[in-house]
Amino acid sequence: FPVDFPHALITRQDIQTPINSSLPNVTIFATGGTIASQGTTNTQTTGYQVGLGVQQLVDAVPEILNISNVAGYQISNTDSGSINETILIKLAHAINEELAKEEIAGVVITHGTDTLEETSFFLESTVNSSKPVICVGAMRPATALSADGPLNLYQAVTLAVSPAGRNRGTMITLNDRIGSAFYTTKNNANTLDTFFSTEAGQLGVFINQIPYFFYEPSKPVGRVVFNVTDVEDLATVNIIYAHQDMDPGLFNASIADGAEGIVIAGVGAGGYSATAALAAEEAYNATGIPIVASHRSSDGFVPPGEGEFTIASGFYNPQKARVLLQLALTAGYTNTEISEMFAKSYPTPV
Ligand SMILES: NC(=O)C[C@H](N)C(=O)O
Repeated sequence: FPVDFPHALITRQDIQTPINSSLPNVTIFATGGTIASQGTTNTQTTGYQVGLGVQQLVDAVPEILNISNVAGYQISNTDSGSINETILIKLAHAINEELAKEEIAGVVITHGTDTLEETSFFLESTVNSSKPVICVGAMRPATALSADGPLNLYQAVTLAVSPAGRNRGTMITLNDRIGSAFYTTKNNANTLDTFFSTEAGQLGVFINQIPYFFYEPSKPVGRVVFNVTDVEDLATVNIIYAHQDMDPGLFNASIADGAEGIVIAGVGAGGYSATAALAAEEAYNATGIPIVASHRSSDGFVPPGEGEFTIASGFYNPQKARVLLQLALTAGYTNTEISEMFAKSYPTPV
């Protein structure tokens, strides 16, 4: 699929000539994923193909035009496993530009669910606006019986134009739930009920398509926003997954392959074997690249260790820690600054 699909404005609902000037304007950035996929039968829910464009997504939910004037950009059309830094940077630039326009109420990003949490966390960390940034996907292709994409998209647009969605950072909406991009993660590879945050909880829910928030607007403790206006590529950071008998050679192999930082998806609270620890320490002493210890369990906290050469990820899971480390390295942070940045998200242990 073309990664550099040219920006294509939906002509039918061009925000330059809104059909209903009393409605708020929303811009949809489409990137692909199951929400934009088709199977060959209405019972097929695996092995389908991505390919529907932003116009087709909106055409499937004409009710959206009762609540907003819509413009759309096709940023990519791919499974989210293939979303890369080129697409992320393009998205962040385009969204920042769009939200700076007074007439835009908010934006929606349609995306595959597999890496939705990474893109939404990237946007949480690079979009500087009080307006709603809503990431949405689907677990069933558009052709399936009980496809979830259309209502998910309707809810996403509802939230993007809602004053209640302001000052809450980037959010993920799927399956009637509203979650913060900071903590929400995909918990099940297949089921509709997959996006939530176990410890931090949900921000709100949709009831009869109206967004209800449990709390007043707030931002996650330790949230850092980077200015990526002049950024064209990101630092390379790899994740190494810890397990019994893990190969200690992975650290050197990763660095030889160009890693400028490493995140360990550690066992328990950032642990790994004694042999792997030795290899990691040798690699760190030889190169000085930051090594962040996170957890392979779906939720939890990695505390800083006394005299550790690794940086504790705190509450960030490996894939979010990787995005944050990429942004910090790209911004030229030192290891001390990186350590302080991660430490902002958790209380100092006593
Ligand atoms: N449900 C989905 O969207 C999964 C799909 N493979 C993706 O692009 O992430």
